[in-house]
Parts: sequence; C-alpha cells; structure tokens
Amino acid sequence: MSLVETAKRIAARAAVDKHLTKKIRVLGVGSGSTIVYAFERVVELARQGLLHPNLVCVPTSFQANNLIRHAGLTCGQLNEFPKVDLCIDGADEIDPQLNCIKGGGAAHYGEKCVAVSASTFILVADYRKRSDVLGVKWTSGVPVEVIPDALEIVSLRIKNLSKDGGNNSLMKMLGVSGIGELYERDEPVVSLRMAVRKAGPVVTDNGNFVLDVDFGKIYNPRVLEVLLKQMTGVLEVGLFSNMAQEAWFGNEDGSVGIRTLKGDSTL
Ligand SMILES: O=C[C@H](O)[C@H](O)[C@H](O)COP(=O)(O)O
Repeated sequence: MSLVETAKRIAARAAVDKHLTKKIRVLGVGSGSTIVYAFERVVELARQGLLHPNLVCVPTSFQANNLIRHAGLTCGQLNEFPKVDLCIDGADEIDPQLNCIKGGGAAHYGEKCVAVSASTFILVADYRKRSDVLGVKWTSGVPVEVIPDALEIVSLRIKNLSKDGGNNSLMKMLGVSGIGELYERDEPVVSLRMAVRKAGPVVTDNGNFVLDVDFGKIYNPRVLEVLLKQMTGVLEVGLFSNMAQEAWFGNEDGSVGIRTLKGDSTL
C-alpha cells in the first residue's frame, strides 16, 4: 500500500475508533476514497458487536449508499433520520480553522446535507490535505454544483465576481469591503468538470454539473461560501466553513495528527 493510502487508512481507522462509540445510533457516512477505510473499520466494529444494536447509517452519496448496503448494515435516509449523531467524512483541503474544500468526487451536496444535520462532524484525510490557507494544496478549484439550465449564467456571475465586487449590498451586509478580502485571483478561473470514460461533463448524483473554480488562496471561506451559494442555479458549494469539530490526518511517518480549533497535536 502506498504512503498516501496508508496515511488515509490510519487516520480513518483512528477517528472511527475514537468517535464511533456504542452510544452513536445514527451515523453519517461520507464519500471518497478515505471513507472506504473508515467504513471498513465501522463494519469490523459492527461485526464484533461493539456498536449500537440499532445503528443506522445515513449515506452522503450513491457510493456511500453502496458501501452500507454491501456491508449489510442498516441504511437510512436523511428524511427518516434528520438528526445524525456523528458524521465522518473526507476532505480535499483543511485549514487551521477546520474550514475545508470538499467535492473532489462531486458528492458535496449530499455530504453537506448530512454534515449540517450532525451533532459531531469529523474529517479524515492524509497529510497532503493539511493546509494553512485554502486554495494552496487543493488547486483544482472549489467545486460548485450547478443546475444544468443555469450553467452559463452561474459561470458568468462567478467570473464577474471580482469586476462587480460580488454583490455590493450583500457584501456590505456580510461586512466585507472588497473582493480582495475574500480571495487572491483577479479573476476566478471557472472550468466545467469533464468526465473520464464518459463523453461530456461529470453528472452528479443529483443530475447536475460541477464547475471547479480556482480563486487562488481563499482568505475568507465563510463569506465566499455565502456569496456563491446565493447565486440562482447553484445547488451547493464545496466550501464547508465552521462545520467540523476535528480533522484527523495520517502523517507520512505513520503517526496520526489531530487538528482542532485549539491547534494541531499528534496521537
Ligand atoms: O466529493 C467528494 C468528497 O468531498 C470527498 O470526501 C473528498 O473529495 C475527499 O476524497 P478522498 O478521500 O478520495 O481524497
């Protein structure tokens, strides 16, 4: 197993061991490659009888839904279980305030639905995702899920954010005086995410498209998230600000690091 895969695995397993106690009845299951390792551990613990006898797993995506069903665990939808005790999920980049970029696998809408419903939201990742400022480690851009009919209008509005100052009255309400307080680039670079082994764009679990928007460094993820989210035609933005309580990183040396709002430590 490569260094990166080992790092994902140790962080994911350690986070599950710490947080998935017998008291957790409703578990949100994230998406992506790191979550596969976390879920592997969930299944081991369930088979050993160490989890809540009526554990329900709420998926964040089609992928997560498959993981749960193939393991034979109970799968519940958010409409039936809107109060999630714990959600464990991966991320593409995480800053010291535990803001993160997600959606590298285009699952950020489902992931955010579950994350906002969770009493505890924990991120698991490898060392490449630990960052001081968003936009430096994950350079593919912020994923923005867009309803297909609105693709062009949303692209244009994002490209013009710097020129028209976003939306001046909204920015005033949000206490920001200039777009330079939000991100680095003079003009955000907007790309429609293209599929691999399918002609045309990536189509999400919800039948939408994804724009990857490179803002350069992101200085104020919270306000940028709000500005993007309010654009008509945007379903969800892959910025998750002020949501996670902890991030667990697998380090290159085989140790596990934990990032909280108080700082970084090693297990
Ligand atoms: O859309 C995908 C999700 O946000 C993933 O959790 C994120 O991209 C991290 O994925 P991975 O664990 O594969 O790096």
